[in-house]
Amino acid sequence: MSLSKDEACKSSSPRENGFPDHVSLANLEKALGDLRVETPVHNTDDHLIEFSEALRTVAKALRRAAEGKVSAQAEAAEWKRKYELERARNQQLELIEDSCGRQNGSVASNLTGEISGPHPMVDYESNGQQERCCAGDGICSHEVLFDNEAGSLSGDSQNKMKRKASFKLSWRCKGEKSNQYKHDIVSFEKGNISTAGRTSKQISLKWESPPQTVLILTKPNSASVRVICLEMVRWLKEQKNVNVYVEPRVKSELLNASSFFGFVKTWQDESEISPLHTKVDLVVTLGGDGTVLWAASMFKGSVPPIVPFSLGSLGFMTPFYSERYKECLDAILKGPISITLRHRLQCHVIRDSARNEYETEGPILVLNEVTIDRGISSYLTNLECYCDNSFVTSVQGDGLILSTTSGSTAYSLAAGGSMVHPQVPGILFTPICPHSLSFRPLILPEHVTLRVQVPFNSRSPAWASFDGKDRKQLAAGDALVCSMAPWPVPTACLGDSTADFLRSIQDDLHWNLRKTQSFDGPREQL
Ligand SMILES: NC(=O)c1ccc[n+]([C@@H]2O[C@H](COP(=O)([O-])OP(=O)(O)OC[C@H]3O[C@@H](n4cnc5c(N)ncnc54)[C@H](O)[C@@H]3O)[C@@H](O)[C@H]2O)c1
Ligand SMILES: Nc1ncnc2c1ncn2[C@@H]1O[C@H](COP(=O)(O)OP(=O)(O)OP(=O)(O)O)[C@@H](O)[C@H]1O
Repeated sequence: MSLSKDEACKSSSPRENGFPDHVSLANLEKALGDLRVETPVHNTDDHLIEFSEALRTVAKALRRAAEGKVSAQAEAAEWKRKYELERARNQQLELIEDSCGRQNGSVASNLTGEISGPHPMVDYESNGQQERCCAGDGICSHEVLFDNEAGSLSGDSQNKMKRKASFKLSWRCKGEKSNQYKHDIVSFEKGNISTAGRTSKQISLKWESPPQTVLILTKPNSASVRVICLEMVRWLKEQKNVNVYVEPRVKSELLNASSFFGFVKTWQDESEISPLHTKVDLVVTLGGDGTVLWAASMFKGSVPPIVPFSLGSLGFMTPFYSERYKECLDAILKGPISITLRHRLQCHVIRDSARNEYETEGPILVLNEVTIDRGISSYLTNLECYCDNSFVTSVQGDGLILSTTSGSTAYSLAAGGSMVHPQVPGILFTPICPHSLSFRPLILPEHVTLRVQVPFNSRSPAWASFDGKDRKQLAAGDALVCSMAPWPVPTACLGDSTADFLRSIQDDLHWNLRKTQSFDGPREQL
């Protein structure tokens, strides 16, 4: 393995290379010339380091030649080959940097292949063995973040000598399959950690081919929703020529109104719902937040982008005005769309009687929260909570809410949890009426797995409900296991994720609404 430039730099003195005192730098330069090795003597630090590495190699060549092991020319030629390869790699990295732009001080690159193989600054090998972080089932991505520090390429070689060690950080997360892991590895040049290239920004969706199929989901039993739905389906067919899917109930309503709606597609039974995500490009919801939750619950895996029109009473997650559906859908079908990626939780109920943890009940995905409460029982619930394998606490009260950040403005808020921007990844741990003076709500990182267990000595069973629906009894010994789902719900924004969130907390929840203090009255004397 060739030396890193740092190592070469540290041991650049000829004396350290084992040369006798009378061998000067000039002698060595001459030796390089004699060997017809192009001396990379330039003005920058990097070239000084390359030069010192050249000297080291020549020193080694001369020593080996003197010992009769190999010809100095052969050794020098080998060095020259390595040097050319390294220079080609550096040039390629510079090209990648140029194409990505260095505005943020960060560059992402995939370093693969012969020339574009491991950059000499990045130690891909440890103890001579290629790192195999993800084994056969894993996915690895590697990014190199370059430091844009002023003066880093100045001619001050002293700075270079003192340069910090480079290192890499690795993020391990679950992949799509249960046994799969994904490793994001980021190498930080010069060991300066920066999140500049990794902080999540406003997400924008740009169609690569025009969307052709729209699924419209509507709140039942609403005359105004029925009217808008009818108009929208007609407009989508006549003006946009897109295929339209609706629920069987809505298809009957449309056909009752006119035979024109014969083209509208639907499904006959539940089994036809699961492959819907492969056919539908866009989902439109006409209703309130409950309709958005309903739409999300129809997709157990990946979810197409959802455009939520407000036809409900509160509409925290429904920023689009139904009266202006034509211009909204026109813009959305063209793209690009600003979206909020709303994280979901996946929950497993594990029965005490089950032999294998995930054997009995499939995962239930929630967009807001899973609630474990006392149900109709009048006894205090007692729930034992674990985070990964650590005991967290015992909840003694009415119950516990495990919420997404989207759900932070729903039930969790009513139970005293904080409001969190939906784009923040995390799990809220909010007790419901805890019988304790010191039980504050928590927000845990996205990657944890939580386990809520009904203890064997519990006086009564607990009940789990998912986005306020599908109540399931948890008997003594049963547990609920919850972690972040790999399939988020992309919802279209009217402005952007933050503007929509702030508008909703102000207009819908009347957050921090207070009369403004008047100018009248006592004032500070300046
Ligand atoms: N005490 C409470 O505040 C309480 C009690 C039970 C359920 N809920 C919430 O109701 C949700 C189910 O909603 P639904 O519409 O099917 O039932 P619902 O018709 O009973 O509506 C509950 C209310 O919560 C609002 N809401 C739902 N999700 C929201 C969110 N993410 N942010 C802000 N407000 C939101 C709805 O607009 C509605 O006004 C549950 O997931 C739960 O969060 C709240
Ligand atoms: N397509 C649907 N099929 C069955 N039930 C639905 C459907 N859409 C919504 N619901 C249910 O109808 C209820 C009311 O819907 P929604 O919450 O959208 O209206 P809302 O209560 O008037 O509005 P908001 O939630 O904004 O106050 C919810 O419980 C929701 O689960």
